Amino acid sequence: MNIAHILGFPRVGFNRELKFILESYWKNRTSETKEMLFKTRKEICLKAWRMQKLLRLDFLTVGDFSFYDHVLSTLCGLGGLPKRYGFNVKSPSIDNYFDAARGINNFKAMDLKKWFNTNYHYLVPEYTSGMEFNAEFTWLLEEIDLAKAIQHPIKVCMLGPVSLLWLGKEYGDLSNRVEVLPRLLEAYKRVLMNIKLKGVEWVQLEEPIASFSLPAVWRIALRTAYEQLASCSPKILFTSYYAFPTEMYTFIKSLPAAGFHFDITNNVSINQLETYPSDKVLSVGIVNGRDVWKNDLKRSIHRIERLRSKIRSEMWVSTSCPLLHVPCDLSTEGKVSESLKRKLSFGVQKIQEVVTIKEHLTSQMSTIAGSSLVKETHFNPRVGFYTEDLESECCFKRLNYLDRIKLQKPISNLPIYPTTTVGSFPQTEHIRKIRSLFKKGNLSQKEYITTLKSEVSFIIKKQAVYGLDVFVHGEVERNDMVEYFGELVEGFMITENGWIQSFGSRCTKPPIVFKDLSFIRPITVYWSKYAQSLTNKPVKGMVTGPMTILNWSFLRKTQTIQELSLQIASVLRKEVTLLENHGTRAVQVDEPAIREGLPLLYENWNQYLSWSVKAFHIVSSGISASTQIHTHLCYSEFGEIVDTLVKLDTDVISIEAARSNMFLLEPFKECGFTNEIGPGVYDIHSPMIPSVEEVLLRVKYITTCIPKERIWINPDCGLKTRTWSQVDKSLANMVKATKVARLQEPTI
Ligand code: MET
Ligand SMILES: [Zn+2]
Repeated sequence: MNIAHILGFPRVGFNRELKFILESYWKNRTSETKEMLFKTRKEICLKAWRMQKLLRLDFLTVGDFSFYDHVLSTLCGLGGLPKRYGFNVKSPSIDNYFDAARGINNFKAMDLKKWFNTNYHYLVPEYTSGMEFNAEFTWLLEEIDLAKAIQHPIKVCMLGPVSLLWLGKEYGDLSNRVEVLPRLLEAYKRVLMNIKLKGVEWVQLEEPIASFSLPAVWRIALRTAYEQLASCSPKILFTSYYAFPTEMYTFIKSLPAAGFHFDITNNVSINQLETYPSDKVLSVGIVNGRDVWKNDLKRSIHRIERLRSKIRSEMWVSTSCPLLHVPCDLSTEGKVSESLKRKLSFGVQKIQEVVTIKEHLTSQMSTIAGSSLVKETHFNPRVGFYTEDLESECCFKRLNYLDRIKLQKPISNLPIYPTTTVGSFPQTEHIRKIRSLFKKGNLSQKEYITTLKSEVSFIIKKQAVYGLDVFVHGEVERNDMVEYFGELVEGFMITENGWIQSFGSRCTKPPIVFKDLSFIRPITVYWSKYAQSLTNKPVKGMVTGPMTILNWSFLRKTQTIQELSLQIASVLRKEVTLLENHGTRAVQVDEPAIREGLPLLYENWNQYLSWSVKAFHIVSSGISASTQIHTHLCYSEFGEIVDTLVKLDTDVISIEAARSNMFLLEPFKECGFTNEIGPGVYDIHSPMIPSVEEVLLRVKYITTCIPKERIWINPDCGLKTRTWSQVDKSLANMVKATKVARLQEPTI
């Protein structure tokens, strides 16, 4: 046992330095801001490496930084950016890189997709036939040089070729992206050779797809890749994570790598590793990189000791996965109670745990301080009884859809192709400032509420000017769609600085569930009620759905997601009922994260999906059939779970579609979905303004998949990241295009 290492540290910086410099660079692309951008990268990396050395990790892990997303960085570094942007893919500039990520002029951004079962998003590589990879990954080579200054052994990490290929899509006449593998491997060989020339001994090639049960063609791709890379690369640590690759284990360990990393958290039986080859390094990911709870060091050490008695190979200790999904440091959290702090562990603390385990095993010390797991003991019996009631209640179904719609139509009296938005409107500097002043106690509650009310009123007026049919209140009171609920539901803890990257400059601060969840006060009613009082148009109530709240929070280890989903669903059910009592005629229950909670192994999907549907029904079935239930989903491949989305049985579903060319509509068409649907008609993640013609084309296309009377027109997600000037133009064009489409439907 001679190595303690991590698979990567959060790249966003201890104080979200990356976010702030990115936003300032995008706003103002000058040579000064560009210089600052590169300087910030240097500072973030150096700080992380210095800390890794200080905390006695045996390697600095280099290559975990990325300006936007590591999939895009790897692709761009190898020369694989799509040619359609018209730039030189051989020596892409930072601007080319951002343009591919965010779109430019008439070129839409690359697709964005959820990264495995996490809330991180990656840009989907576009593979074409004859595609070449001729770049040298200079950013990575620069980072290696930079890290050398720290004078500590370096291990380079890089996304592996087969996962990079798997994560992409075929474009043009390429029928199977595996065909691109030989050229991709040439590029990897070149880059790995250059890394070796820099004197680096180990490279961590990450193949998270190894946790899936891969079809034969992809196994062959893995074998081909690693057979070819082994000879010209530094020693390869083949790295899988997010789950132990039970099904692929025998195959994986036969690959020609110098070592393997496995995630052994979540009660993976170490007996599975008994047959591990003695001539390969075994890196055990025993400190969970996905949760925020302190490691049970005694148990970990015991497990590793047992493992060591069974196998003869050299063993390394590590985190289960890169630390991308946890906040940087717990020690700066001022408001977390000391008793809770003792149970928590963020990035820095996880490194300390890894080092403690390794040092304990190396020195054979008999005791370790603070080693036992502090149990999460809070249990609220009232909540326990309530969720039991929910479980036993046999029916959370609403009246069937065709009968509901009869009751809803006369109330809503909407035109064909009703227009709406997904919920949020620009979160301006002003709103942020007001919120921060209020939080710091520098603004009274009265002033805060008055200001937000005037914002809501402004947003209502704007929607009237655009000519939308169904309004929203704009979500100005919410810093974030999950954190806001976390603040107002009993059982969540909100950190001050617990940020994690979602993609690019987007970060979230997931609440931490630390005790049973229960309703304490209305969450959204005040704002919905106020907004509705300003207009005769229906204003949608806006609630974040149960699975999204859970998937975007850190959960307790002692409870299943099923138990927690019942608790949060019962809280939201009450909220939705209150919204209805206060005159709301339509409630949107957002579930953008429903898909990302899917277990990695297919055999466990059904159970998760049925819990999700049940939780949704609990939330949506406490109100009358005449109140419309909407939901919104975005940024995932929903194709595989469309039947679950159908089971949610919402009256209206709005879904991301613009960025993936309406690809999602096909599965909806095929699975007999009878309710209404609003496929997003433009991509809100890009600053580009959709033209009337462009929107009209999309509407036309939608009509070829969905009967006209069931189509809604909306953007593909909330507008909070856009500026008012972008929103004004985009929504005006969206409504204009809808009016043209309506005129072309004289019979309806
Ligand atoms: C990530 S989905 C966002 C939905 C939310 N209602 C919003 O408009 O921001
Ligand atoms: Zn969305």
